[in-house]
Amino acid sequence: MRASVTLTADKVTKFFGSRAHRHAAVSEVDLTVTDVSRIGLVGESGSGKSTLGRMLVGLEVPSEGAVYLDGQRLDVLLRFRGQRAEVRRTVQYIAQDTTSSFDPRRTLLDSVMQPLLHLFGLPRTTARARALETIESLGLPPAMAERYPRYVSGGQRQRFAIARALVVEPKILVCDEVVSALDVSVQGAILNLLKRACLERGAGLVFVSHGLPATGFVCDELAVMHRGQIVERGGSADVLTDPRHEYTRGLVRAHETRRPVGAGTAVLP
Ligand SMILES: Nc1ncnc2c1ncn2[C@@H]1O[C@H](COP(=O)(O)OP(=O)(O)OP(=O)(O)O)[C@@H](O)[C@H]1O
Repeated sequence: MRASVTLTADKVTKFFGSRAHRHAAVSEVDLTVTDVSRIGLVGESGSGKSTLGRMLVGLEVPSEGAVYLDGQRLDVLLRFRGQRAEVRRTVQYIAQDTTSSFDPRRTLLDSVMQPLLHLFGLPRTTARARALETIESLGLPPAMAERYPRYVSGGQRQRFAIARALVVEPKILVCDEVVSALDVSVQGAILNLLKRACLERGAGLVFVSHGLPATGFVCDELAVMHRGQIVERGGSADVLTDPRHEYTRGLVRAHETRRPVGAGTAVLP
């Protein structure tokens, strides 16, 4: 299938800390994502996955290198209001922490409507109808959408966060640890939902996660990060069953030890 949108990280490096004591969270990483790719960024805590994910959506600006959306520099596009809206219509981001990402004074429905009002300028009635349609398509009862975020469970709130991202019909969705804080029983349902939603709506996916088997289930391709660099990249099945890099072998082994063979599919359908 031909890709219509391309998001490219070109030798991106991100330093944190003072000039004298800076360290590279991400170091010279190249990555291309399209609306037909589903890429998982995996690696242990601190390997730079979130920083790379945040650079892909412009929430962090690379210290060196740049991110390009269809050949145009993302940081430049984001400086201008009209182009910023176009970027947000094309690339959406879902964070792990849904508690802080929802405005506690708005109902969930109101929050899901916001991108339609601000990015598309739709009238409230149209935005409301479209938001409800998306909410229902994700298996959430419309009545629940009238609640405030604190009155639903973490798993339900995460579904509303997915609805808020999908309602704009983005071409690429970047998800950062979207299931890590949820019960294992809820994780499988959310992963299924995400995978199906991206396939049905023709959206590409960047899925940042610690969970190796879960990421392999959602994504066709895995990029393994270690100390700020991608040390291995390949088809999910290949990376999981025949890892090439020593670090990836260790990661796969660690998962096997944590979940005995056969129990590792607890979160999968
Ligand atoms: N805003 C920041 N200021 C300073 N250091 C940061 C900042 N954000 C990330 N770091 C550091 O950069 C490195 C990479 O962090 P990052 O969150 O990208 O890793 P990660 O692989 O996503 O980890 P986790 O899975 O725990 O979220 C870590 O050493 C982290 O402490």
